[in-house]
Amino acid sequence: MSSEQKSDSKEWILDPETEYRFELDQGTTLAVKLTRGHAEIFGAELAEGKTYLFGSECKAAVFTWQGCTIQVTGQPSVEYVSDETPMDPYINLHLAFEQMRVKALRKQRNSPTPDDADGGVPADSPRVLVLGPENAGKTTACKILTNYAVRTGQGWCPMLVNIDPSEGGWTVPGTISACAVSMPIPTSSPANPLGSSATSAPTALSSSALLPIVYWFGHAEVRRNPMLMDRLIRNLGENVVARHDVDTQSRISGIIVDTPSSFAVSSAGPSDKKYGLIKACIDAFQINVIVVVGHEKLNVEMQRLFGSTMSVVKIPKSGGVVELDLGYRERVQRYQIHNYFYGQHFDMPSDVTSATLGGEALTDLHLSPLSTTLNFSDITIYRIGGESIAPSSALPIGATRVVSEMQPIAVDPSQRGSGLLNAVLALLSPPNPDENERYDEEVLDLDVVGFIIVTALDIPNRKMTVLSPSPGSITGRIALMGSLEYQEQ
Ligand SMILES: Nc1ncnc2c1ncn2[C@@H]1O[C@H](COP(=O)(O)OP(=O)(O)OP(=O)(O)O)[C@@H](O)[C@H]1O
Repeated sequence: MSSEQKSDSKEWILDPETEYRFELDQGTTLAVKLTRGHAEIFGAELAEGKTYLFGSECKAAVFTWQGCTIQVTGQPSVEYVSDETPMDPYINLHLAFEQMRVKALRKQRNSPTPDDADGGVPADSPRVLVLGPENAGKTTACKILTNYAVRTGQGWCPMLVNIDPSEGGWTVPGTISACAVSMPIPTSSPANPLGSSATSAPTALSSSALLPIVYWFGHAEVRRNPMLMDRLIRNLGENVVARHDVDTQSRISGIIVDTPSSFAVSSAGPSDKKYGLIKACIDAFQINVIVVVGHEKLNVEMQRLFGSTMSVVKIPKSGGVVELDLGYRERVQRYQIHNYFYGQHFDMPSDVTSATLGGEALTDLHLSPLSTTLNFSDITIYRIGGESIAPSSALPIGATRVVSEMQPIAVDPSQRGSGLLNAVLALLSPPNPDENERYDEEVLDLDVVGFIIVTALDIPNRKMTVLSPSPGSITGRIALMGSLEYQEQ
């Protein structure tokens, strides 16, 4: 490997199985052009001659299997080439999943399986739960496995599931979501870690193919309401399984579930309560493979608990994974909310005249949100559980809570201190039209159709101003608030 300086542009010649890693500071952008060979970013191939732009403090790596030359323009705060990557175990894992898909497809079509090809591979689609501690590279591993699956040319469209509410997934933080992926997910900014789904963007974008199903948890940390998280995981699982019941190709493609690091921390207490949310994921998504990223003890625990019923595999953590501090995580949550409403705006480095963002034209990703004024009576707003609730497990033995963690509580916008100003609200899909089918906690089970932000409250006139991504009536909708806020700076 070598580098050659030319103005603000550098050429990097990468040997086979090495990667160029970079980290960007706030307000800087980087342009990368593949000038020779083949290269990929977290499993998504780069096209030769095309310039890719990165921003919003992106941290990523351009990896090459065969060797390549890239031209890099801009000033990353960190850049280096590493020949120590975990891509071999990652591709082996992908190949094992591919064998499972092929075998499941054969079974589906009643095709005979050659004896020698059996090798003990289950004839079942891979339904994978990825676990690990903070900054282990879980999301990156999920992205690589998903991208390799869709690149095989078999027409796979695995379901990528994001259970980490601190990460926006395809929308905003505070959510959990699932999306069938049929094209490689690009990496350009942490504002859309799993690719941008079109909010109000032109439908011609390839990202418009991403139509996630989303549930609102309302907080960035799971510990704020584990009971609610458990219920949402099961709701999401039901949706995914229901889709798989009618879509064979999607079912055989499998499921890849990204989890927050808190799942890997075993809470003290009776053993049947330990790893409760991991068990919820296993049930909800019918998991048959657990992948532990870089955590020996967790791997042993998972082997002990689940090794008899499913495969538990450990994969190494990449040396390139960046330790993300709290300040960075908070900024990324802001980028994600901003990105949902306004899209991406990056300035190109001075030497670059044209570039794409994850393969899309830059101008296509500018969105124009809409400011609307509503009467307080136009919208019904709830929050789930009390204002600041300790989990039930933290209450004295025998004590019961007055407000349940799962109880929808109506929020009165006319009351001072309602917390609505600057709150991010999730608009829910309509409740059951049949009054007899309604139940108290129905709002917990409704998925999200969009998000708005309360930008102004006029209590004397009982009106509020909200920012929404696109025109469309909000009147009559049910919305949920949580603890996420956004304010223009
Ligand atoms: N090989 C690499 N080179 C450079 N940066 C990388 C590499 N792998 C991962 N990263 C970056 O490191 C950061 C953390 O990775 P990732 O989000 O995958 O970890 P995680 O375990 O999911 O994090 P969390 O603690 O939020 O659960 C991300 O910004 C990612 O883009």
